[in-house]
Amino acid sequence: MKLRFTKMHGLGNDFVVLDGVRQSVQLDAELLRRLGHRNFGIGFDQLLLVEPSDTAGVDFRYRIFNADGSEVGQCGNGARCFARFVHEQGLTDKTEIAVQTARGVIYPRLEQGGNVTVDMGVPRVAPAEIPFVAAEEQLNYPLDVAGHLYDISVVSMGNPHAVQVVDDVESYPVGKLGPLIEHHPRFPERVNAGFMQIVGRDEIRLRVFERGAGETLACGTGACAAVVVGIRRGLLDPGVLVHTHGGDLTIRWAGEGQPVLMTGPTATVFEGTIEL
Ligand SMILES: N[C@H](CCC[C@H](N)C(=O)O)C(=O)O
Repeated sequence: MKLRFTKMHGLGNDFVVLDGVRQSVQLDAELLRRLGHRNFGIGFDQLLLVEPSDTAGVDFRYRIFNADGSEVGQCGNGARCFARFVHEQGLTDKTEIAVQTARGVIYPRLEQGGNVTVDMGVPRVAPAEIPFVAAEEQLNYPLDVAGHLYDISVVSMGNPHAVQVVDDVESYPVGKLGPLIEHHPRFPERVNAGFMQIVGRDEIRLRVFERGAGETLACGTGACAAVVVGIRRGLLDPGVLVHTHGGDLTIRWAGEGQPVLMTGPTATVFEGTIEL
């Protein structure tokens, strides 16, 4: 079976995007891992599957799979690439699109100059919604990792994030601590581990060790989660420039009960077909 695909990225967080509207796509975890392999496959952090919507008022559905084959509820950089993809492929001529994800409908908007702004929905902080094992909801939690206590906060953007503030994100042992947090027993569905350095009340540096993919050059939902944590802790203002290794995102959040807005670039790298 031949499968057409498009290789894209959002700030270096890279995706294989499949049109599941005009071609029939059957995926399983083993095929996903094979396609995602950097040497034996195409290679990606996540695979995005675009499908028709079966909900009135919603234009598409888009499913998200990590390189380890796990299906997840949300992907911020992927949402921007999804919006560019459906436009470039002629699947829609809308510039504001309603798309169903596993964890709710989000609204990417294509802007002049190539940027995409996405209403990423309202962040959730109740432990049960992350999910995270805790006696009660707190602004931050001491997390015992290999005998050391780390001060984390937890946020779901439709996917789970554990965020901590560090003095110097570049020298921080993200590669060592990331997997220990990702697989920590208090996160029954694992977790994305975010490490943010406060540069100013409107600027942070961020590294994210992603669940199911490892450290990526950028993480859209991770940037949303980090800004929510910083604002809730009184460290950040409602509009924040987020520096990632792959480039910059702008995140805005007006506070409790409000949606998080993410703005950033997208890129289409190449198209191809693969024989399965
Ligand atoms: N690794 C994430 C999914 C991809 C999120 C990230 N690539 C983004 O841009 O938000 C998870 O397992 O929840």
